[in-house]
Amino acid sequence: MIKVKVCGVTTYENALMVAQCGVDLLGLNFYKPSPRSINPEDARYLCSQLRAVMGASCPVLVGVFVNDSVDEVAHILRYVGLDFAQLSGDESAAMVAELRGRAFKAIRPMDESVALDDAAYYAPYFPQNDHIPSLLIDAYHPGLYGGTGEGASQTVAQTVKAQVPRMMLAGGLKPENVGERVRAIQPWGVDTASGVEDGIPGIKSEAKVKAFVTAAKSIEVAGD
Ligand SMILES: O=C(O)c1ccccc1N[C@@H]1O[C@H](COP(=O)(O)O)[C@@H](O)[C@H]1O
Repeated sequence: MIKVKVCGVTTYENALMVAQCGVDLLGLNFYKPSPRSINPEDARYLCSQLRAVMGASCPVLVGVFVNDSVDEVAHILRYVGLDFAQLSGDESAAMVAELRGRAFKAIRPMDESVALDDAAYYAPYFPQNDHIPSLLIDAYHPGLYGGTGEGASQTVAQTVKAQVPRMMLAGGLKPENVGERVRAIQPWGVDTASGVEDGIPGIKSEAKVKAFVTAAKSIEVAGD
């Protein structure tokens, strides 16, 4: 069944609600300019409480980073108690390699040709762990690294999907459109940040998260 990631939770209570809606991966954002950013101390508390309460059903906990160094990412992963890192900036393939299977890359290709180049460039360092995507594809934006609410091109996503074992689709996904996007693109997983909020970045709506999970998981994906 398709994997669902909800990204950019900022409080323990809201994260617990999202986790109890049945998401597979939960994202915490460490990019300070993001309206969904969380500081490492609050994130550490959130993760330890969530693991204590959820036990084995705790979602995979992912930190989102933009252009931090390997040392900074590795330190935050350890200090906060995260499982994996999502690299949403301009990080090199060498940086993904240095994180030794603990990181996956998010790309925002402008067109099909850039998408194919990006997929080939990162392919040697795709993580092998099947709890996380090999690669995440988000909408192109000239000035922002994510959380824009804009959709990724369907053709670009389909092109990347054909090259990648586990592609996670992001960008403008919400309860109203996720089913149709899953049916058309057949990704391994879907990710949403702004699409399950009620206008307050970093605080997710229970009704929207539930509707998103139900809509995404009700579509049959090839290989299920
Ligand atoms: O959510 C953010 O603010 C953000 C900022 C910088 C990098 C990544 C960010 N979030 C990622 O953006 C995509 C899609 O967001 P949306 O659903 O279109 O709002 C998602 O991958 C988040 O992980």
